[in-house]
Amino acid sequence: MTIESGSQQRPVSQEFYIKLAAAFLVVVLAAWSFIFRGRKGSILPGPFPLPIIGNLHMLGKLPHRALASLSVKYGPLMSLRLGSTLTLVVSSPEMAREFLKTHDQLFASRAPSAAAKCLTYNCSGIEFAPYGAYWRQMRKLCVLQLLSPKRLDYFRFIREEEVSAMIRCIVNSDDPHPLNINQTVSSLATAIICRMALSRKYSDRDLRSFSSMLRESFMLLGSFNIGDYIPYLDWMDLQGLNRRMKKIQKTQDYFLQKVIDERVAQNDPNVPRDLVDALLATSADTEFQLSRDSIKAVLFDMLLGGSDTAPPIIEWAMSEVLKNPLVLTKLQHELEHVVGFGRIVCETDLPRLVYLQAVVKETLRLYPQGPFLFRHLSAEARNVAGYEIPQNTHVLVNVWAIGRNPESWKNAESFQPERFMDGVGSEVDASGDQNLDWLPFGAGRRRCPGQQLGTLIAELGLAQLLHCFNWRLPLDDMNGQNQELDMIERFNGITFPRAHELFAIPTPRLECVADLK
Ligand code: HEM
Repeated sequence: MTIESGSQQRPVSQEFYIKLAAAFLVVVLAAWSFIFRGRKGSILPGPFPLPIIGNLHMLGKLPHRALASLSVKYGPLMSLRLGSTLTLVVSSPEMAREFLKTHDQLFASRAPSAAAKCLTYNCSGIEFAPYGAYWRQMRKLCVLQLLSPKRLDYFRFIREEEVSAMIRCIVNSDDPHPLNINQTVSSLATAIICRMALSRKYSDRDLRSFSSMLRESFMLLGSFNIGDYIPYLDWMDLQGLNRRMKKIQKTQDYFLQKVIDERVAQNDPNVPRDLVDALLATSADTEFQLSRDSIKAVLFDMLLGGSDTAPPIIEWAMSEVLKNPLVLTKLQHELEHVVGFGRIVCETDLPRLVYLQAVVKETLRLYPQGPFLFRHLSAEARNVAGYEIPQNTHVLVNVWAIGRNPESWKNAESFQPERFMDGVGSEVDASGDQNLDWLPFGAGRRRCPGQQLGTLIAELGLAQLLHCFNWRLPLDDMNGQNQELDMIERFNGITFPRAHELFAIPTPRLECVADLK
């Protein structure tokens, strides 16, 4: 092609078109940046967003790590555009305090996602319910029926029975291969929460398929779904997540409907009341009527919270213990001292197993389940930490980054349970109320109500595994020496599993373990 210039004709080179396209792109990007950063009044630091996708491309396969690296450059409060959504990323305890304590009520709602709407019956459970009277009532009911110290004490026999059943299963196994720790402990928490919430004992096969259904739900609820951020692309379901949600929702609904139908049909006044009865009673309450879908949503939230949270903690803790022989020796000495060799560990031993408690806390610092708190949402515009935060801004608290913050933790990357022990070397109050350096259960109004239950399951499970057995890695066998065990994680939405499952070989350590047969 040519253009006229007086009487001369000059060819227009390809280079000209490339430059023109580049100039056009720069103008579009500048306008985009001006419109979004300027008009929303945000002067928050953050990476430059691309048109349409914003910063979605920067999340990578491990978003907690990608965002932690970006926050080193942009600071502990960073703004991102995820599609058309303004998202703040919080990466320091000071900033976490602003959102979870100082302005807790303002940010106490949840950012609704397609997965939350689909799997929790339009957000009518607890985890994804908007902040308000309904959420408060449901949370209170679950705490009263299931999670209060009194109810936890009442259900102690269930936890002890189920952990002993797990030990029995290991003892009785005639499989010559190393034990898959994840598989062994994954049904444990599901069995416990099913017995506590539904008064039902399921078969191992049912529990395994149930655990994997809940794991899939966790993944879907925590994933960054392009359709949530770029709504006009939702119909394309680019990641295939919507299809997976619908499939899992059908299975979940079938299961929960059956639980409710059986309970309604049972109607036996002599059977002790549980959470299902309490929810059904509330549904008849004239003041606060609950639909069947809401009952299913609340039950689902309890099963979800109680299932795949403690097992990964046990698996990570076992990995660290097997990597650190000194930690293993200290743990086993403590168990010998407090419990001895004549019996297995009971829950009432746990308060005296202070080193074991420190191991679980340190595991949660380095490997929090999950790496981000569930997305919080601003109810109205407000100035926070000197920045104007618009209404409906999403807030993502990077618990993983906070747990590894070198300003809060000495040798932040290394596993040192001693930092949680009282006295010399103690670095932190792990209650999470005063000190937001340690946030695996969140803080403020939306803080996890199942902390005590989750911790009890993780501590009891770990204590029994280490008290009843000696462990070695299969790699030790192959090479005659201790090989480096990898500690790589996989991003799985809300939970935080190992990328490669842990395999280890147990040898019975207590004589009374043989009696468990
Ligand atoms: C050690 C295991 C557990 C860990 C690490 C854990 C962690 C968390 C985290 C990080 C949150 C979000 C807090 C926030 O967004 O600010 C949460 C919320 C929640 N957890 Fe847990 N959790 C555990 C065990 C449990 C158990 C056993 C249950 C119940 C059976 C449970 C039920 C819930 C519920 C209902 C919420 C939503 C609270 C709300 O939105 O008001 N969790 N949990």
